[in-house]
Amino acid sequence: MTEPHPPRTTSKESTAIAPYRQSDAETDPEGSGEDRDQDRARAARELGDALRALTAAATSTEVDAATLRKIADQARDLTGPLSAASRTRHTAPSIDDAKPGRRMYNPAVGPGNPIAPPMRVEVGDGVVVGTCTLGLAYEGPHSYTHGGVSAMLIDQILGHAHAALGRPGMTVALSLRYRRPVPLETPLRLTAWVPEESITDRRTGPQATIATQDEPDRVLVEASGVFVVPSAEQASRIFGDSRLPSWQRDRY
Ligand SMILES: CCCCCCCCCC(=O)SCCNC(=O)CCNC(=O)[C@H](O)C(C)(C)COP(=O)(O)OP(=O)(O)OC[C@H]1O[C@@H](n2cnc3c(N)ncnc32)[C@H](O)[C@@H]1OP(=O)(O)O
Repeated sequence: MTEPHPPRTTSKESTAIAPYRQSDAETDPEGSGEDRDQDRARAARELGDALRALTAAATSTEVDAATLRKIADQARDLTGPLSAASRTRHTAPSIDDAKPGRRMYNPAVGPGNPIAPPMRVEVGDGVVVGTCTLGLAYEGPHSYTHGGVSAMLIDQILGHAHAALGRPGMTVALSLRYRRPVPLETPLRLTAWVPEESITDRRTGPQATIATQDEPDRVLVEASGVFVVPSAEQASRIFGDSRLPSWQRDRY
């Protein structure tokens, strides 16, 4: 793989591959305007933020064992009230239903999911940009990001680049090259795009990079993927008759 460069937004290629604009609801998982679930979505984000702060503290703490055990007891007490009303894997989160594309608990971008940084995604003219800062919870090599975390963020941003062409798809292949370690506690910029020649009827071959926001042209990780829009039959086989959000049922 040669040093990759995303297309400039003024290029012929980027104009050609981006006829679709992601809606506010897809770039802002909480949505906006009238929304009966808005308050619950806000509350889910507040809980996600609080748990992220707790996770950051728990993975950087050097307090003594007695304090760790005391906090563990308190954390266990929190689980009961949350489990009073739960969904299973066959049911989409109710707050995902209200707006197309809202994924409150996605592990990469979902603000309600404490394991998500969460990465903020913006769809531009042929280029998708993700931004986030990773704390010590994501550490692989000392002071740097775990390679699997980079792969997760890359998979997500590639998926957005694919979906920006019109229909969400699934990853069938993912290839990464880790050129330089990705620093923790440093604002990151992920960039993804879909080369026009990689687009067929239901498949694309998006590419992506990770860099720091301060040095966006110095590539740390480069990646390419193959994304496929499952046929209606495949979607039914994979997802069954589960209560998928309507945007997902309609668009696959
Ligand atoms: C706004 C929303 C943004 C959402 C972003 C979300 C990002 C996250 C995405 C994910 O993580 S998805 C989860 C991980 N992926 C999976 O679990 C998918 C598992 N795979 C499947 O279930 C099936 O492969 C699938 C239903 C998707 C497709 O089955 P098929 O039997 O139709 O396809 P197949 O796997 O044989 O290949 C489809 C196309 O890809 C091609 N292909 C497959 N592997 C390839 C490869 N390694 N390199 C190049 N091309 C490849 C293959 O030749 C073929 O090309 P054509 O359509 O042109 O004939």
